[in-house]
Amino acid sequence: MSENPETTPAGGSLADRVTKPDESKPTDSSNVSAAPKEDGASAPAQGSAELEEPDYTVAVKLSDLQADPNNPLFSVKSFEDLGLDARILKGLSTMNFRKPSKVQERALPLLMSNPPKNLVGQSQSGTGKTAAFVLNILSRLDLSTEQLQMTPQALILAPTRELARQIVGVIQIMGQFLEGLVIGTAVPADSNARPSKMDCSVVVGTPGTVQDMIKKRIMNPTGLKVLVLDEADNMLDQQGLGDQCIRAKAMIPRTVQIVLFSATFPAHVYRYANKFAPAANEITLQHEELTVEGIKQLYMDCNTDEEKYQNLVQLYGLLTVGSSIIFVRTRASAVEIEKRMVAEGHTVASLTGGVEGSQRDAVIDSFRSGDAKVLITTNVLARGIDVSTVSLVVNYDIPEEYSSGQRTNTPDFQTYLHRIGRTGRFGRIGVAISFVSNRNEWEMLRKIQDHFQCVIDRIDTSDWDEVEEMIKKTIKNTRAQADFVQSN
Ligand SMILES: Nc1ncnc2c1ncn2[C@@H]1O[C@H](COP(=O)(O)OP(=O)(O)OP(=O)(O)O)[C@@H](O)[C@H]1O
Repeated sequence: MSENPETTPAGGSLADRVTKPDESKPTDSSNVSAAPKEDGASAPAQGSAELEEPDYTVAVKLSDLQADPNNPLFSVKSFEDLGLDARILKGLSTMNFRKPSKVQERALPLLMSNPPKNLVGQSQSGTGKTAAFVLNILSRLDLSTEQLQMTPQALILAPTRELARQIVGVIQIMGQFLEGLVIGTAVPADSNARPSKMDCSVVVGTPGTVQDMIKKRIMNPTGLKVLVLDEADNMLDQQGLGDQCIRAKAMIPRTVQIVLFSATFPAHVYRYANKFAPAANEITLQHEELTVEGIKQLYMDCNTDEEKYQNLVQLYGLLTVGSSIIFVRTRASAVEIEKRMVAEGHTVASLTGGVEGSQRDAVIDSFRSGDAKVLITTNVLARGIDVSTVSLVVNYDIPEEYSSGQRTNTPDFQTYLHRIGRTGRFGRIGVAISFVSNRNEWEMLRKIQDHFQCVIDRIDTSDWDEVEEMIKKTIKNTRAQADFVQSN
């Protein structure tokens, strides 16, 4: 299964505290968006309502998608109709969120009603699940005294440090007008750093670190009202992470509202999710609704492993049209491909669970800012990461299930969906190319196609100019979404 970022020694942990917004300057960017585009939160006025990308002419009208009842971004209501506080609405407006998506419109009334009820929520990748759980939390916070501001009232658990930091970025911007809001990040620290106390209103972290902080009394869980598990199926299904989530839950008040979100909930995890969040309201998707229509799925035949590498190099020009993510099976091959490409004069970066936290932070931050446009990684970044400029995802290796540490030649359907979902976010157009170099990989791709009832077209590599033109056209095509629906 996917790499577990929590395998870094549990000893250290990092508690980045975000100070209270400067009251004289409610939009102070030093607090709200210290680095432009850091950690997922779109910089103000950079929300998805405007989909023009700088280098090419993607101009899908979000309003059209949101007016189509069959689209996951559709809604009849406005954010105002959902009964949100004026200060929260102001935060949404700086993010350029004009209308809720389907999951936001459906989840928010369920989440915000009183007495609070648990929720298990499913919606396609890139359709705004983060805002759904963050808006509920911001609505439930009581920040009326300094003591309340400094005592955790909501806890969000995510499987990786990158996703936890990204969620912090979203809360910072969405909650920037809530006076007294303090956000704490609980992720593994570099080996010699000491964790600082979680004196904050909301904690976002990875389960192992949070559990450790509660145990060491660095975090006080007694005032918690909401617990969110993002990428919940992954969190509950992975041996280490699942145990940590259960232990963390056992340490917090029984009365918390439990909220589980993911784009995927395979049947066996769904049953488990219902135990973790008893008597929950449910928002689910049908099997055939899982794929995102704006993502054009393709595959490329490669005769050998070496040919995979050569094809990747051939694609380099396309990889840098926007930003792109290359997914490989192991940390070692991520590093090796990076080294080789850099030696040949290409600009690429790699991020794996094998390096220390602060180094990982530097790599993802430079990818978000656009300094690094091509990122080679493992499953560690398969889930949740939201970088709107990603127009191309490459499955250098098809994601595969593991059993007792051994490869099984069985595709990991969920991971495939999450990986390709790093592009095509909130109505954008994206391309996902899977490399196939042997019979096993070909079989796995065929199973993926059958499983999701989707079409994965072959790219003919006999003429690279043609390949380039075809992919560029797809990325640039303002109506690729409509074309893709028709081709299915
Ligand atoms: N109502 C909205 N209007 C405009 N943009 C939105 C809205 N809701 C969310 N977005 C944007 O859509 C993008 C995807 O949102 P988000 O990361 O929450 O998706 P997700 O459903 O959690 O995806 P994943 O399953 O991959 O984690 C983000 O850039 C976010 O800012």
